[in-house]
Amino acid sequence: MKLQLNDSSLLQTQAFINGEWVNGDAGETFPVSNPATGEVIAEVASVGAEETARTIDLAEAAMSAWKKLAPAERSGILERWYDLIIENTDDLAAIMTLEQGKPLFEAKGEVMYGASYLKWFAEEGKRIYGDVLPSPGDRRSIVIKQPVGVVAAITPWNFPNAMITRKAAPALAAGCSILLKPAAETPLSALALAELSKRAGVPAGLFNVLPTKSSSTVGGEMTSNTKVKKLTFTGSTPIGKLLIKQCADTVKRTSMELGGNAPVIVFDDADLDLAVKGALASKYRNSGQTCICANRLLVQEGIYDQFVEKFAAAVKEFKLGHGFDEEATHGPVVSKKALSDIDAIVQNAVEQGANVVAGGKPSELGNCFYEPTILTDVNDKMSIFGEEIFGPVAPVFKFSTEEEAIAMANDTEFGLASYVFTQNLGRIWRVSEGIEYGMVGVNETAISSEVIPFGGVKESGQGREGSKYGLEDYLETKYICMGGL
Ligand SMILES: NC(=O)C1=CN([C@@H]2O[C@H](COP(=O)(O)OP(=O)(O)OC[C@H]3O[C@@H](n4cnc5c(N)ncnc54)[C@H](OP(=O)(O)O)[C@@H]3O)[C@@H](O)[C@H]2O)C=CC1
Ligand SMILES: O=C(O)CCCC(=O)O
Repeated sequence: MKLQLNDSSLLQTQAFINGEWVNGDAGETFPVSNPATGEVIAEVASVGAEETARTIDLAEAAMSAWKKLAPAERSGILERWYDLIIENTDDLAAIMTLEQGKPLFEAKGEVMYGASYLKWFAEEGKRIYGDVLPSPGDRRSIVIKQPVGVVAAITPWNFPNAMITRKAAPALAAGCSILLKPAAETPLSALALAELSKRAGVPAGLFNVLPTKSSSTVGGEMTSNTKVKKLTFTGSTPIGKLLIKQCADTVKRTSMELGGNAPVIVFDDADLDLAVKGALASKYRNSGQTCICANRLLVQEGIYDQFVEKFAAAVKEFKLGHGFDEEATHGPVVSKKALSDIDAIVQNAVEQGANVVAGGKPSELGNCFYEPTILTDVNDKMSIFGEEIFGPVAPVFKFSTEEEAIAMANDTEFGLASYVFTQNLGRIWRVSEGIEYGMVGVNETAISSEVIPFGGVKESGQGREGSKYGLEDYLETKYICMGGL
């Protein structure tokens, strides 16, 4: 299909280095395709290690003036970038839907969500405070905060816009420069953001986008180059672990936002309609492809049958379709590989005894569409209990007691988001404190915003993004001792 943009210059296909659009040294490209149709939308320039190293040098040079600017000046530039993103929401959303597949309404929501990080950190960047510590009379002990240095970022395809601004905004607000490797599936949204950064007046070299068909090559340079002081990553746990190991040799700071296995715990005393609504929104957001999507629905035995009935009735109302189809409530998954991984998880569960209440197979729409699926007769011995599904598949497990629910929720190496539905105040506290997760939604699953500290514990990662805590991840703490006063 032909993409109609109000501003066609937002569709960029070259790398963005030091404020300029350039090809990779070898002149190589890689294709980006539309998961709804399989059609190739664009050929994008691919960079390698040499270009990455040069970008790091340029980013380091650019930072020296940027970090000395008045915070209000940095803030003004980030505000302009925010304004331009909002003005161009329709085009940015169309580009996202084309390369990622999510329905246009969801893509617009993500563009606004992504922009909110720029606005937030434009403000927070003005509030980077230090301390004066109690000291003997002849000395002063002072703590100052400084930008951590050149930041490298690697981002996934599921949020092609917001995962970038969530990293770039605090880095720039703190006075750092940043180079970003977007996922090969969704580089166009990243490049459109780069075009707007240039128009907003972000100085050359401070925000760079390095698309590549060889993520290990660019990632290898990012993690081994001594001028890079921090790596921030959102993606799978195995790649996160690999990158942490690669960063160890140069002792880089890291922020890792990795996989999840979110439980939605629904107690007998829950508001059933609220629980069904929350579980649906969380499970099928972005066709199940977020790290905080409900991955395991844990429902207490007294309410289980009613829950499944209402949940299934609602899922049967979904309309799968092309993201540009205004009636589509849910789009495709991102790739044929994702589709076959999801189907393998479902078929494996069925072989182990799961019952398919809805869906259970690729959709007749073809390409990367998978039917919204519900599985019952599942238990904690099955492999689906421990896997991150990353697709529109809801296994509904049964539990008896509060203790059992907490134990089931914690029986995973992951610890990102979790959700609890109950009307009992004591239980809200006991469960929220008893489950090992970085985020707990109580009677609510729409928990994300720029204001909150997003992040996980255990193998779901380290560090927090967004909120006042998110800025700390881009700052070093320096102690200055003044003696002989
Ligand atoms: N926490 C989250 O939000 C996400 C979790 N996932 C989980 O991971 C599964 C697989 O998805 P996938 O896209 O393969 O996730 P990956 O972790 O492989 O990809 C995430 C990012 O890491 C990059 N990457 C991959 N390998 C390397 C490497 N060796 N060095 C440097 N960068 C690298 C990717 O680049 P490129 O794509 O160009 O190879 C992409 O930009 C999903 O099914 C889901 O379970 C996936 C995405 C996001
Ligand atoms: O899946 C992710 O990695 C991003 C989480 C989306 C959100 O911020 O809610």
